Amino acid sequence: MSQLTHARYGKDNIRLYKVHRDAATGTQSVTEMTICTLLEGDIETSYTEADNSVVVATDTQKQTCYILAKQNPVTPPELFAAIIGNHFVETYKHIHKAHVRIVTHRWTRLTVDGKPHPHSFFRDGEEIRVVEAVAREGDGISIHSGIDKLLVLKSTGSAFHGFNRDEYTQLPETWDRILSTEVECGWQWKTFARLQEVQAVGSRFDEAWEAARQITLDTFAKDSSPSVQNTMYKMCDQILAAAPLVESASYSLPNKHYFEIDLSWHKGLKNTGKDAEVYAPQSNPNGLIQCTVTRKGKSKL
Ligand SMILES: O=c1[nH]c(=O)c2[nH]c(=O)[nH]c2[nH]1
Repeated sequence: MSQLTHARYGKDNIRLYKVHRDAATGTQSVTEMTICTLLEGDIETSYTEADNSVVVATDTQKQTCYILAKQNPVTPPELFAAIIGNHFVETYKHIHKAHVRIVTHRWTRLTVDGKPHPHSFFRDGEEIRVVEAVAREGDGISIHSGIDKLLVLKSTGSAFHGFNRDEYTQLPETWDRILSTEVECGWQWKTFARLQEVQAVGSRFDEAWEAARQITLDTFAKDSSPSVQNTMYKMCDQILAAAPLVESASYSLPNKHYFEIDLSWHKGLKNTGKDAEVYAPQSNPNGLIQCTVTRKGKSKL
């Protein structure tokens, strides 16, 4: 009558904190993460026949993350995600695929009396680093890295004109507008044949994250943006140039609108065009512009 066509299960929102204490300097470093693990394999009977013998309990998955965090470095998160995923497909014969998503939260070292403090940190914004690893039994490990919730705004240096006009078009062209977005940016690594290949990448995961972040912020600020589309394409292009092991780069950018307010009804107050100073930030609707860019010859739209 019916059949199971898709199944995966695991533990979401595993909260994890790890401290590294440098005995030589007395400096401590901290990492805080939220992990999701999802397993696939020969688990059908647990759904269809209540056969729990094939279930690696979600609590076991959580305990495994804690144990692996104690036994291994948790940074870069790409490597830690690969270690967790690899563990599940190698430990359980009937588990063939493991998805591991790690969100790293920001703890930025405090500067106190002009010096980096040895053990105090603050949250400098809601920006997160997001890593997704998929370990497939006998078929390598794929890794996607990214940045999310990075809120930026520029008060000028953005235009939008020359777009299609017809009887449905009301939007005026503009040569000077506010541009604001919450950056979601990602990059897909080449597939790694085994865990040792991921380990060999070493510091290049962090370097790619730093480069992508810097490219995003620098291009956002410096580009005389003709559109969100063109600016995000320039960002992708630079990420591909900066990270040779990356196969594609992508962005998903909401266009967070700021509307001019006509105040001329009040004593002829001038607040539009070149006189605009007070704006109404819009929470919705927002534009949403997305793209993925690969190296030439590899893929088409
Ligand atoms: O950069 C933009 N791209 C669009 O596609 C678009 N559409 C729109 O209304 N404003 C904008 N801005």
